Amino acid sequence: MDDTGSNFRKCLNTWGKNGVPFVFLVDYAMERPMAWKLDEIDSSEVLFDLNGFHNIPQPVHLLKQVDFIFDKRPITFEAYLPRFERVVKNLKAGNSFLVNLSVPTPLDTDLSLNEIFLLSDAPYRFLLGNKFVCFSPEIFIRINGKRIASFPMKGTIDASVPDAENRILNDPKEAAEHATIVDLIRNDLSMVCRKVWVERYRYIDTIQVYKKKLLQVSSEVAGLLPEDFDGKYGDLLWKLLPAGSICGAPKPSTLHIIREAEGYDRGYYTGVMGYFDGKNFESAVMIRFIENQADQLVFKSGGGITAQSNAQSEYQELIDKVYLPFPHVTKVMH
Ligand SMILES: C=C(O[C@H]1C=CC=C(C(=O)O)[C@@H]1O)C(=O)O
Repeated sequence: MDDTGSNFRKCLNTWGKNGVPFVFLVDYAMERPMAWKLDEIDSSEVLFDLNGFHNIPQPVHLLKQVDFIFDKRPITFEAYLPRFERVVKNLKAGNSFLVNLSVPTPLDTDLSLNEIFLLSDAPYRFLLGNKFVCFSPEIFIRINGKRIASFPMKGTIDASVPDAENRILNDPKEAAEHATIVDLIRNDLSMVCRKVWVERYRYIDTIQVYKKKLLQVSSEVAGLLPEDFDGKYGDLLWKLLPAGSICGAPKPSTLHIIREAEGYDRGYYTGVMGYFDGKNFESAVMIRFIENQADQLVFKSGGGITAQSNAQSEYQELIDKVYLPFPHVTKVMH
């Protein structure tokens, strides 16, 4: 199935109610959602490993030591600045209090999307033909029984910065930005739940990237679905998307600011990917994303901006996020 929002919702609602396992993708603009029944997926077109739920046909033996090219060609700071300033102007005018601004970065690499998928070490991975590969660290929604939880990620720091963990946890600006996202997710979950609480607040994940590590700060917000939920995963997604951590707050005006400031199509980047195994539902935010645009690979990345943000460090953050999660690869040519 590859169809409009209403067909997508109907399919997911029906499959969810009847316990039919499926895999799905929703793009950022929610215009090109896709869903497949698990037993109908063609692994020559779609490969996924979503927290261990996967369709990788057989153990793949890849070289542990690979030489490869991975050159980033990021936007210049001078070209980034007007976009950043446009966002800050809106923040100062009170049109938003947190905006996630992203940019595309062309890549020169001799790796194929398929090789990147197979070599990546990330909890959530997806390969759609020769169109895109995503290796995401961010859970969006997990549902077990009536319990639903979301795990917004906000806060990124290079682990080599002295005292990085304390620095990010004690930074008042970072703390305020994280609180905003947690509030937004609490509000979003309240639209679909009868009870909502914060289970874990500002825990740290370490992401191993070639030659360095990134620390990412997340929280777990949980709730209870109503008794009559009845597996309506399509309706649930349509109420919760786009994910708060990749747009900002409040959502409607912030989406408008993003469209104006970014001036490019995010496509499936910052959408969600996920599965239902007949019992449990799990999804991830499609960040750490490489797209094939007419044989030019483009890495899309971004970060949350508030009125206090510093342009230079936001610029650096989105470049730091352009990486391949290949901890076992020992040599890279730049
Ligand atoms: C849109 C992105 O940033 C979001 C996701 C993870 C961490 C974020 C941050 O630290 O600001 C952003 O919320 C991205 O990483 O491409």
